[in-house]
Formats: sequence, C-alpha cells, structure tokens
Amino acid sequence: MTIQWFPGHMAKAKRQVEEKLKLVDFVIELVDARVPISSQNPMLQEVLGDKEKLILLMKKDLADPQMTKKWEEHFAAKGIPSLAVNAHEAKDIQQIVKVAKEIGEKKLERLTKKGVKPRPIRAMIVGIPNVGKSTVINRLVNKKIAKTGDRPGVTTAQQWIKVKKDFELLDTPGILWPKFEDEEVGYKLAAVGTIKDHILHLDDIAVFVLRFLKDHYPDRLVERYSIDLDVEDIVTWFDEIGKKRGCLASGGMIDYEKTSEVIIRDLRTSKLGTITFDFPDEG
Ligand SMILES: Nc1nc2c(ncn2[C@@H]2O[C@H](COP(=O)(O)OP(=O)(O)OP(=O)(O)O)[C@@H](O)[C@H]2O)c(=O)[nH]1
Repeated sequence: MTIQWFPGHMAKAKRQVEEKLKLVDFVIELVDARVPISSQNPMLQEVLGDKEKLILLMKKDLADPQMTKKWEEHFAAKGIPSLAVNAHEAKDIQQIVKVAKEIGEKKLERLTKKGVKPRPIRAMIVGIPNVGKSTVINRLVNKKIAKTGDRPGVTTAQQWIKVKKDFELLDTPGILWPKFEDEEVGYKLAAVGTIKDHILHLDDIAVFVLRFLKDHYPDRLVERYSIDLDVEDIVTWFDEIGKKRGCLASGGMIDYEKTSEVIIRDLRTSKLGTITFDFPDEG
C-alpha cells in the first residue's frame, strides 16, 4: 500500500485514531525492532495522553538481539511494558496475549471497583505502514481477516474481534505516519524497507547503509564483501562490491544502481547479519 502523507491525511489519521482510542482500554503500539524510535509516530504520545500502551518490537528476527534487549530495558526503565516479537513465531504471539491480558486486567480491576460491569478487555493496534499490524492481528485471531483499509466516506460499525473470550481487539489498526522530517530517520526507514524505495535515491540509501555499518558493524562489511575499511573512499567500496557481485554495466563499468540494490537486499534479508539502526541512548 502506498501512503502519501499530506497534512490533510495526517490530521484525518490522527482524528481517526483519537476516536477509536475512546473505545479501548489500552493501545498496542507496533514499532520496528531495527528502528524502535525512528518507526514511532511523532504524535502518538500526545494522542494517547495517559492511556497505557504496550510496545511490540516487531521483526526481532531481523534486529540485533543485544540491542533489542537494551531497548526492552530502556522502555522498562520508563515504565512502559514492551515485548520483542517475531510475528511468524506462535510462542511470540501467545506471549503478546499473555502480556496484553495482564495490562488489561489491571485496568478492568480499577473499573470494576468503580462499579463498571465486567466486560472483555479491549485494545487496538497502532503503528506506521508496513510494521506488521495486519500480520499480528491475523495471527492473534488465527485467521485471515479482511483489510478494510482507510476508505474516506465509508462509515462502518466498529468491529471487535475476539482473541480470547475476555480479550477483544479492534478489527482495523490505526495507521500513523513515521517521523520523516529528519533526514537520517528517513534513511533508516528506507534502509529497513519501511518507506517506499523511490522516495529516496537507492544509491543514497546504500551509501547511508555502508557508512552506518562501517561505524557500528564494521566486521559485517569485511565478512560479506571483504572490503578494505582503511580505504575511506565510498566509491572504491562500491567498485569492490560491484565487481565481486557481478554488478557490471556494458563495457565492464560498475553498475552503481545494481550494486546499491545488492547492498540493500543483503541488508533486508539479513545477509549482513541482524542489525539495529537506533540506539537507546539516542532515544
Ligand atoms: N521478518 C519478519 N517479518 C515480519 C514480521 N511481522 C511482519 N512481517 C512482514 O512485514 C511485512 C508487512 O507486514 P504487514 O502486516 O502487512 O504490515 P502492516 O503494518 O499491516 O502494513 P500496512 O498495511 O502497510 O499498514 C509483511 O511482509 C510481513 O510478513 C516479523 O516479526 N518478522
């Protein structure tokens, strides 16, 4: 799905999430474990007010496990429950249910004391595009539910889907935009494939990735591409990678576009190992 975030769309998305928020006990905020801060919506906290949230660090299978642990500790220190998730693992899905029920039950206990009749816990999922919202919803309810999407002018009755008899989820997730004002954030989101490739130039994304890896995961570069990191020249690195990976144009010249594609594909398919781009001490 391509989403163009224009100010009008942002205001509408925010309003929709605000409206749905009134219906739920707490929010399940999905972020990408490789970019836990860059993939947060800049306005969500403001929209949430003092409503509780559970953060899911999605795609943990692609993130650096040591960093994921640090991120869990970071959120715990702020009093925010979080859970690292690979949505394709059944035990991680069960863990979401367990933690979500613990959060919801505390809230319901408080409500029951105030005289509210017992009812199922209600939550909604929010997150930026492509973070894994539909996958988690489908796995939580164990079946394919139709994507209703964001169709203007179509008012549908809110649907609750049962995860367990005492735990319900809003059928449509809240889609929010990422923080793309910051150039570095844009590159990080593009590198992990969260924003469409054509928004930033492919070779710029690849240059960003190589520089980031050189600074934070240098051995991965040497291991995969055997490049000489003492040579601080990005074009030389591109030439070496392009030559080794057969990214040649006519006349034996290096095809930089193809080389960029190879680098980005290697990153996204974990051929360069599991990598995290955001660090908790920066967040
Ligand atoms: N490796 C990995 N891939 C995941 C995980 N969760 C989701 N994905 C993949 O991420 C991609 C996007 O997932 P979706 O569930 O469509 O994301 P979404 O947030 O609903 O996206 P929009 O509909 O664009 O808002 C899909 O290819 C999923 O298979 C995960 O934990 N690990």
